[in-house]
Amino acid sequence: MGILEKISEVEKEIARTQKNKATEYHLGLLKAKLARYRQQLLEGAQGPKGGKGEGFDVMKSGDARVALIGFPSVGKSTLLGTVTKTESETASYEFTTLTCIPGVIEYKGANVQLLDLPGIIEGASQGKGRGRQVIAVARTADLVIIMCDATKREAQRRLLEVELESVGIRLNKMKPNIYFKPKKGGGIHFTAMCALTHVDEKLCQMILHEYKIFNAEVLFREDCTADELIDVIVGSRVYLPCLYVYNKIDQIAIEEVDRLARQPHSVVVSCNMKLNLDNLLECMWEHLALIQVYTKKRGCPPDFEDGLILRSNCTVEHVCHAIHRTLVSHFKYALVWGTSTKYSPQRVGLQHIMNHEDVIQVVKK
Ligand SMILES: Nc1nc2c(ncn2[C@@H]2O[C@H](COP(=O)(O)OP(=O)(O)OP(=O)(O)O)[C@@H](O)[C@H]2O)c(=O)[nH]1
Ligand SMILES: [K+]
Ligand SMILES: [Mg+2]
Repeated sequence: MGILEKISEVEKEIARTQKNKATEYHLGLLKAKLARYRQQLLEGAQGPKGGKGEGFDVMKSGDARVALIGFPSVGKSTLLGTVTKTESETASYEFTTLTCIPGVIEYKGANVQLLDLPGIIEGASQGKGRGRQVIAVARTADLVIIMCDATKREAQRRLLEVELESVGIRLNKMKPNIYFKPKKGGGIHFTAMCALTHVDEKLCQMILHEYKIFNAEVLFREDCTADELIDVIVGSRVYLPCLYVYNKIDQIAIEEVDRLARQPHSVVVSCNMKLNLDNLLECMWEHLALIQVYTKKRGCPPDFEDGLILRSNCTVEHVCHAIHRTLVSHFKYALVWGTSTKYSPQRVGLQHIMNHEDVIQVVKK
């Protein structure tokens, strides 16, 4: 039996199985099986035959990478042509774009690489169209934009989410707080720091056995589900922020625009009419969680022209690396002005966490 058949069989069995206390273990086991098969399918796709796909191996550049994912003809290429200097062919027919086209958005001093991609369809994760290549690119992004056509039915959004989820991409989710370490012996050691309502020791053990793991330490630091436990065991999951962009609002009623705009992580735009694109860029910036930090030399004013672009929650150590790779070894202390400190300036060490628009002066040994 082929792997796709196996997957569909397990999926059918899950659908057939009633969800209740008595079937909890059985369902948990089926889910683990499903995740394992999907993993095999993906690994197969990365082999020499499946390949990365011609036209998809675009170099990473700039401070962050954003991938445009959507059904055909939702306006992905139109967006690229509008917010970057790069042109990507646009047309009213489906699958106009066949490769990965990179453009650059300059925003708040950052260079953000925006990737226009072919449209994907249901079944993309199993190799329909160029789905697998598109999804492989999405995995390398710092932010996924799911672009929807506001005039089309809402189900499109959920279908895309399912495709991405089925290949291990987790959108707008935190990594489950479970400590998991396979061991050489000693059996399964299971502990929890809180009350668990989804998983108990027995279910955890059964799921681990499904992965042929018989010795491990598992510590639940929060009330995770069986799916989250499986994510931790499988490991190769990526947790990405996601922004939902509804395009073509020039074609729908204002009440509908208002409703879509109020959904979480959502922005409404019209690429053709250039409506609300500034807001899209601002939301993109927020979801990327980038900050700008200014450096200053002793006795000189800060360099507000050429800030450093960093991730939010970055430390002084990250700043040092961004300035020069050997700076940390000469580091004595730093002076920081801004919202991250109580006093301005304040003397801080390498572990101090920086805020957006802080100014820093590094003092060397
Ligand atoms: N009404 C309206 N049409 C738009 C808007 N943006 C794009 N379009 C139209 O939608 C069609 C598809 O646009 P593309 O940019 O080619 O779409 P795509 O998502 O790149 O399509 P594929 O590459 O085929 O997946 C074109 O005819 C565009 O002119 C918009 O804001 N409003
Ligand atoms: K198109
Ligand atoms: Mg296109």
